[in-house]
Order: sequence, then C-alpha cells, then structure tokens
Amino acid sequence: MKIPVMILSGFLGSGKTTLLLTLLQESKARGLNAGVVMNELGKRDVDGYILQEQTGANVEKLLDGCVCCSRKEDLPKSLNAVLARRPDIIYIELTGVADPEEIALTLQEQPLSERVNLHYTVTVLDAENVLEYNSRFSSDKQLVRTLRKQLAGADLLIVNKSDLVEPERLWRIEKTVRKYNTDSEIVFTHYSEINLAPLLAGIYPQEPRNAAALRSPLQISGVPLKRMHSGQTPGATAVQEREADTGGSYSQVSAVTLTFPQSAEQGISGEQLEAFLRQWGSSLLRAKGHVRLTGQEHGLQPVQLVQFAGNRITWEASRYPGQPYIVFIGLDLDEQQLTAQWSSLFG
Ligand SMILES: Nc1nc2c(ncn2[C@@H]2O[C@H](COP(=O)(O)OP(=O)(O)OP(=O)(O)O)[C@@H](O)[C@H]2O)c(=O)[nH]1
Repeated sequence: MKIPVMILSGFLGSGKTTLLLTLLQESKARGLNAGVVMNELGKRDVDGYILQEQTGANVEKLLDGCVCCSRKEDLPKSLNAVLARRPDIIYIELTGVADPEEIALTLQEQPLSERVNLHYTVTVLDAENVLEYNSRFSSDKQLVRTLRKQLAGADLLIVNKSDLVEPERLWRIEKTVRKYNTDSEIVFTHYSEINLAPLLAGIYPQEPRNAAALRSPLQISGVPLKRMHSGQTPGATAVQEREADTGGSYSQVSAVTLTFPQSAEQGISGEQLEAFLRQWGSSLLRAKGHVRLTGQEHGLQPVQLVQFAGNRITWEASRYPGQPYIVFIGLDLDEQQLTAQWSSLFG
C-alpha cells in the first residue's frame, strides 16, 4: 500500500507553514496519522518547532540546504524515517526556493516509488509580492526559473495573503499565473484557509487504498474550494553560520543564522530589531526566529517569535526554551556586514 505524499511549495514567506498547520489539524480530526518532512535553508528549524509545539506533529527536519538540489540525496532517508512511523499521509514542506518537480521525480525513483505516491503538489503564492518577483530577482535567472516551475508544477495554486491587496490585483495574478499553468485550480485565501476536504479525499486511516481514487483532478474541482477576496557582542555575540548554496534552483540566495548572547540580560528592543531588519532593503527576503527583547513594548513576554515576510514584520509570544536566534535569508546578503552589525547591537 503506497502512502500519499503532498508537496507544499511556494516562495519564502508565502504561507506554506500556515497551510501545513491547518492540514495537520484537519488530518488529526480525521484520525489520520500524518508524517512531515520539513526542509529549511537555514541551520535552525523555526517552522518545525512551531509545528511541533502547536500540533505535536512528528517532524523530520532537513536543515541547511535545499532538498531539490544540494540536499537531494537526503530526502529518501528522511522519508524512510517518516514511513517507519506508519503514516497515513506525508506532507513535505519545501524551502521557498525549491523546484517541486525535482521532488516529484525523486518520489518516482526506486525503491521509494514502491512505498509512496505523489498525491498533490500545492503551491502557495504571496498575493502582495508575487507580481514583482520577475523584476526583483532579475539578477538570479535560476531563481526566476524555479519560481515559474513552482507555478507550472502545481496541481493547486493558492493565492494567499489576499487580505493585503485590492481585488484588482488578484485578477492580475490569476492572469499571470495562467501563463505558466493553464489547468490547475486557483484559489484566493487569507492565512491559507481553504476547504481541505478535496485535498484529503480518499485518504483514510489504516484502510486499504485505491491509488486511482486517491489522485483525481475531479476531486479538487468537484468540491468548491473557498474563494476569498480582499475585503474580507562580542564575547557573547552573534554566532554566524553561513549556509550558502549554489545548487540548481537558485544561485544568490543564502541563509545566515545569528544568535543572541548567552546572558539573559542581553537582548535588544523591538525597535532596534525592526530597524536592523529594514536596513538591508530588498536584499533581505525573509527572517524568522525566536528573539529576546528588552523593554515592555511587546508585553511581559521577553522571548518573541519574529517573522519578517514580504517586507512585513509580525510578533508573537514564544515559549522557545533555547538560546534565542534569528535566521536571515537573502539575495546577495553581505554576510560579513550583517554579522558585524549584529554584534555591534550588543556592544
Ligand atoms: N496578513 C497575512 N499574513 C499571513 C497570511 N498567511 C500567512 N501570513 C503570515 O506570513 C508569515 C509567513 O507565513 P508562513 O506560513 O511561515 O510562510 P512560509 O511560506 O511557510 O515561510 P517559509 O517557509 O519561511 O518560506 C507569518 O507571519 C504568517 O502569520 C495571510 O493570508 N495574511
């Protein structure tokens, strides 16, 4: 009996983990034992921690590189580890710069192909930023090609963050997306909220499965998916870990992880961190991590989960027990300058 695999793709910060959280909750409600493979460009696993904390999910982490290129050979190992826990469905969340078609090909290779089958590839798009990617990333042709492959290889396209744009922009996105994918269903969401029933149709706990019934396009188009539109220091410093990758799906994107000093008294203010994030302009694509703040501007909780995505910054109280850190992902990031300036914040 082959286990269905759902691939979640989409650019950095588009809403893949947000979607995965709802998929895991829905899977649990249906009595499904879900397995997760989480791939991150950085060496720290921000999203895996969030998933484990919020859903108790069993997450196999593949850090420090992209599973469609530099870490390709590690995917079968991770999937085998998940399969050993006898899941009813496996979700693979890719990095924002991965080509989902490469993963689909890996799933078709022996001996993996005897144990799993591709159920759906879902690509999540950030409605606020997706139309600018071509011009913004014009210096990284590999990345532009990969982003198009994310569109072309999707069975379902989720145009997320529709709360942040005008309806007119959603139609422009649909028109653009159709140039690369003429057939697949497109839905507009906020917080990746869709009717999950069609995506999980045919998947049952511990039941014999009919492979053909598992993956039929009619199952998606046959049940209306929710369509949503707008309106609705030194010494203690900064440990720098570089994770550059010159593999096949992008060339100039790198991740750098910076940690906070050991001393619990040493933190920075939210304002300082926001200014730090903004100073890199368009070269900073994504940042996320558990940070230690001084002052009371975010309530009494000193450790916060900070997310920088699509040029927006959000904060949430965090119970992360380890040494605080933040992962920066950017295009041509000046790593030395980044590290030096980070250290000077704690000077
Ligand atoms: N305003 C708004 N924010 C959203 C929406 N969906 C997700 N977010 C926020 O966007 C940020 C990134 O969401 P994630 O789900 O982590 O995105 P991701 O694609 O998993 O990010 P990476 O895996 O780091 O590439 C988080 O702060 C989310 O809360 C949405 O529809 N509207």
